[in-house]
Amino acid sequence: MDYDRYDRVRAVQWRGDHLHLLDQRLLPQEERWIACRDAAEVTQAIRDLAVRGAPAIGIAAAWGVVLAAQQGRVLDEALAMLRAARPTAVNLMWALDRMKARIAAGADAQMLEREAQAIQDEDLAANRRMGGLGAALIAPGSGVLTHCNTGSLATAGFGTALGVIRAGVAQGRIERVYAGETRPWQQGARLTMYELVRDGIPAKLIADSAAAHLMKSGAVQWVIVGADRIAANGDTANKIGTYQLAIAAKHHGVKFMVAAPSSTVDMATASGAAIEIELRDPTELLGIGGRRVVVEGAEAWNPVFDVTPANLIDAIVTERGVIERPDAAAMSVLFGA
Ligand SMILES: CSC[C@@H](O)[C@@H](O)C(=O)COP(=O)(O)O
Repeated sequence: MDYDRYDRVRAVQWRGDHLHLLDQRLLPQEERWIACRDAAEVTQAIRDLAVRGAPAIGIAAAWGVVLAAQQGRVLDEALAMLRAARPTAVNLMWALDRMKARIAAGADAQMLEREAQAIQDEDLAANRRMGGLGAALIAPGSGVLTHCNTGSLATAGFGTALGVIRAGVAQGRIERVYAGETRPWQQGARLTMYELVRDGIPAKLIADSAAAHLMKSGAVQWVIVGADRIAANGDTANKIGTYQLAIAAKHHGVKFMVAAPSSTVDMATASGAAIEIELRDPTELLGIGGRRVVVEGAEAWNPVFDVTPANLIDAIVTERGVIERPDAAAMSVLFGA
């Protein structure tokens, strides 16, 4: 497959002495790049969603450790600061644990640079492999609905769920693509539509609240999403709204696919009940695009992830293979010790 036709955005770029990030808060109106010159700036970029998406924040954090090493900082402090940037996506902890193991083995800044590059390169390869594996599950003529942004912007490139969609479109299996807007940060509206339009893949944006109505119409056969953490029993944390999509999909006989690299699988967490769900500032919900729309004095509750139970998932697609009807036993076949 000609992946390069679909794979042009590289939002996380290492420049030897700083990390170059495409600021995802401003897309698509503005393509502005920011330079992170130390681990604290990388931490802030992750916390403020300048870089976002589970694999991308893990990759960015690894480069944050490289910056700390180049500057002779106390690496334990840098690791702890980066680790605390966001709680739900386990790729962050996974990448930092990988860097920590290299530090423990005596790696210098140059060796850490090679490790961060390996983390980034492996993510791109995993996404390309998942794209093919996931697309193979989709019957020709299908329509799909995705949520949030899981594309090149959220990863080293190509994407997880969006990678499956790219591969499925390229293979002529997917005929209709719908993207939910993903309130409150609008990752679907701002970022997924940006990637799809750049790729020339015809797609329609829907309001998050239109999903069940769309499913009832018969236009979609699969919901395809990414993940921020997959527990040992297959329960999956992903962007808020994913759980209600899975419930609606089950009701309408629409299949539900999770696409994620093995760096998103957390076998140390038994089930979704133990996954910490990030709560963000309620003001994110009280406005649109930074402009207040809700009356002053109103309150809001703003959890930004939810957990979809494994029994609502038809397939978890990873670069190691596909797990159909996931449960603890099926997960341990690919991810057991
Ligand atoms: C390949 S990205 C998978 C997930 O990280 C994605 O679906 C998601 O929930 C991102 O949330 P975000 O808050 O934008 O970092």
